[in-house]
Amino acid sequence: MNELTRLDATPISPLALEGVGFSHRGQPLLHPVDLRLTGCHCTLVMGPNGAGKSLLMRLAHGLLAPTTGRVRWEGRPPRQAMVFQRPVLLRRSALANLTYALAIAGTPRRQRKPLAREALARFGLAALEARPARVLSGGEQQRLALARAWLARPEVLFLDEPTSALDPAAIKAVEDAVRDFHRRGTRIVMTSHDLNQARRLADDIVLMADGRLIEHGPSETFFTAPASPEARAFIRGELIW
Ligand SMILES: Nc1ncnc2c1ncn2[C@@H]1O[C@H](COP(=O)(O)OP(=O)(O)OP(=O)(O)O)[C@@H](O)[C@H]1O
Repeated sequence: MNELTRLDATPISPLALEGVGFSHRGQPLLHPVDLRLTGCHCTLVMGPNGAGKSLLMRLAHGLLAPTTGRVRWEGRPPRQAMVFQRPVLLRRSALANLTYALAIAGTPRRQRKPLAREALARFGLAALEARPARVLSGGEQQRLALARAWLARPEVLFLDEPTSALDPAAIKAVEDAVRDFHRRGTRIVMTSHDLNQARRLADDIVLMADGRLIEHGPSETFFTAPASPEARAFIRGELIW
């Protein structure tokens, strides 16, 4: 099987967040958000620390239940995966982390190692297959988490700050991986602080600030004709609240 074989040609269901809000002990952390993500786009969720980006991702992926509103797939719920800033890896080798995930997914035993090795090679980890996953560097762990997600053939991939702790070479490796997912037909939803990364990757941009969705639109419009004062300030590199 060609690893870049596109996923099913069936369109990925749109994801609709309808008045989705989240409160903790009565304090609103995310004010009601309406957002619709469609097609095979790469959406970058941007905004300052504490803006509510991770909350939005967890709610969209179904890891958190909203306090108000609902998260709805308009059609068949797609296969989804999520990659975190600090990946959750098992206390076993890089290879075994992948074969374990394949076992859980019901992949026949004899296919597991070849598939896992193919994924390790794709993400530049072939030489590290026997190394305990937890001693890998931050960038290597991130690539291992991406390899694990790759094997799940997600139609939608959520990435929460996957590059924020990485050096430029490791950031490039993650961005190349994101492009590979995208080329394979996966919708990408990714949080980032980095405007240059958004310019490199995004089809559309969601700007969050202070627990609110400020703006959502095509990347080109966001950068050339931002609609809100917050977006204009954010693009100029000014602090927004
Ligand atoms: N489960 C939770 N319980 C209580 N407070 C939470 C919870 N999750 C997030 N928060 C708070 O909600 C706010 C938004 O957090 P969130 O992690 O979504 O921000 P963010 O935009 O991803 O920030 P960063 O860029 O720093 O990761 C923060 O003030 C955070 O402390």
